[in-house]
Amino acid sequence: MYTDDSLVLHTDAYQINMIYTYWKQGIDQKPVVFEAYFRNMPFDNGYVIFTGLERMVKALEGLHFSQDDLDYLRSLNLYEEDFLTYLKNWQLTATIRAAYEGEVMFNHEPIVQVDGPLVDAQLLETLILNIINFQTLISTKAARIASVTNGQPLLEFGTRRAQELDAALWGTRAAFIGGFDATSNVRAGKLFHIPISGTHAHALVQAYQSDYEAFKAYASTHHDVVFLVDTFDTLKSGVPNAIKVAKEFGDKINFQGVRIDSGDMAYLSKKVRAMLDEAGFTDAKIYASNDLDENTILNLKIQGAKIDVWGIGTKLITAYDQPALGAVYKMVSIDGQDTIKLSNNVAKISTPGKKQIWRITDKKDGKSEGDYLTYADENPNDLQSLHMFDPNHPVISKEVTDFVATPILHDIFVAGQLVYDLPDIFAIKDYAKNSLANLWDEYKRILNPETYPVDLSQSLYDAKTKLIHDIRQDIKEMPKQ
Ligand SMILES: Nc1ncnc2c1ncn2[C@@H]1O[C@H](COP(=O)(O)OP(=O)(O)OP(=O)(O)O)[C@@H](O)[C@H]1O
Ligand SMILES: O=P(O)(O)OC[C@H]1O[C@H](OP(=O)(O)OP(=O)(O)O)[C@H](O)[C@@H]1O
Ligand SMILES: O=C(O)c1cccnc1
Repeated sequence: MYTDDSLVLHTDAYQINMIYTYWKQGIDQKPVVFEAYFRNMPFDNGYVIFTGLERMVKALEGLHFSQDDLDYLRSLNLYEEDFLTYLKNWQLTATIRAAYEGEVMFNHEPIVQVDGPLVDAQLLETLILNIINFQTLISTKAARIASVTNGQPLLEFGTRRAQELDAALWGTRAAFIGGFDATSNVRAGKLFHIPISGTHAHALVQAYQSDYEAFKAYASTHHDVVFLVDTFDTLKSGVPNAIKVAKEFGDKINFQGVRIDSGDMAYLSKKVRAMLDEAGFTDAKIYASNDLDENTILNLKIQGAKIDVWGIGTKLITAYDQPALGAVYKMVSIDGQDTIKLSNNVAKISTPGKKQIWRITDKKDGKSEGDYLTYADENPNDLQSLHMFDPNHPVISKEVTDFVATPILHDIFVAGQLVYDLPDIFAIKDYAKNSLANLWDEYKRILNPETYPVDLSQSLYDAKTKLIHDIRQDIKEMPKQ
């Protein structure tokens, strides 16, 4: 019952219901463009690290309605048989563009663009959003954490606390891309080639009812050992016994250090550091874990904690302080005409038209000046000088010269065919690192970052303004009922 290799029904019922209407009314093949974007920066961060592309590609490649899917839909007694035959023959024919995985992105920018028949675009909404909303959130949280550790190793420990299997697996992949160095999840190591790493749990010490016996047993079966020292008493038993065993076994175990998992970690780590140094283990590392995140880590650093390696689970893998990215997927064009979703809330008004995002980079220092959204057929590189203005406050503007404009959206599927070679995870991680490096530090601080400019081209701005005006005018002129 639970073996299900078809993802096409991983969607909301309303998508199938709308497709049924489109098909009955003969508009299912109308050309449309939908774009996925989010409105608010998660964690009040200054950027996100986009992840989810690989999973999206794997999910969309060969997507089809299986016999089981069709049998299930038939059992609902909602759709006529011809519609089920239509679904059976459905194949992806849309062109799908997306940012590369690991790209630094901002609110109101299309991350994924589906350009094709209405049926395809409608069918994919839920699946695409489900994937990118979660993964992007976790890679962004990971990047925030990595931004406060100054290159110290970061271990992902969250599988036991994650929102189930998929979240643990794809979450740890996202964390690795966002800046983590290793994971405790062995399956993620196997599937994604993420380095795996780990210490041991309190159970090992409890199994022997003694720090000394447990560490000895572990040392006699392992190399590169890290002892967990807080099972009974960190300073009086855990650390002294770790030192004792490390001395007894010497080079045989390549003693790496100790892990602290409770108590006042600033106080304890300083004491533990002194004890290890005193015993001659100046290279031994102190690992810390216990509900850590970027805020506790920063605070521990302010207190002078002597922690070298950070193990982080719950608050990373569940995106504890912001459980959803909130990306939406809106129709921006139909039959070649721009379309818009209006709202009384300005932030909720979509930007019409099939777009491209251009990252405007200063030729002199290679840093990003801002992003510039244009119609897909505009190219700012044709211009000598770019007038960049805040679309909410057009008087706030600057002229940019000596720039390079780099397109951010790339063809992934063209007419339903995959045209993109998925890079390996290390290349994606490097891409994220480089993408972040091109961003000024002001956008990267974890508290109150500057808002990165995401501007509209003049033609996009004019078209949006006109469309809003025209629709409001039409509504005003509608006869009263
Ligand atoms: N010096 C410190 N400054 C700020 N926060 C700290 C410091 N030391 C530990 N913490 C954090 O405070 C929280 C303490 O949580 P909690 O009271 O549940 O832990 P504990 O009682 O030490 O251990 P546990 O309940 O896991 O046995 C954790 O999030 C931990 O990371
Ligand atoms: O604290 P997190 O960031 O989620 O990191 C993962 C936690 O998982 C383990 O705890 P365990 O399940 O053994 O429970 P514990 O909290 O009692 O140590 C480990 O000791 C960490 O504390
Ligand atoms: O290896 C560890 O130390 C570890 C792994 C998962 C969760 N907590 C700790």
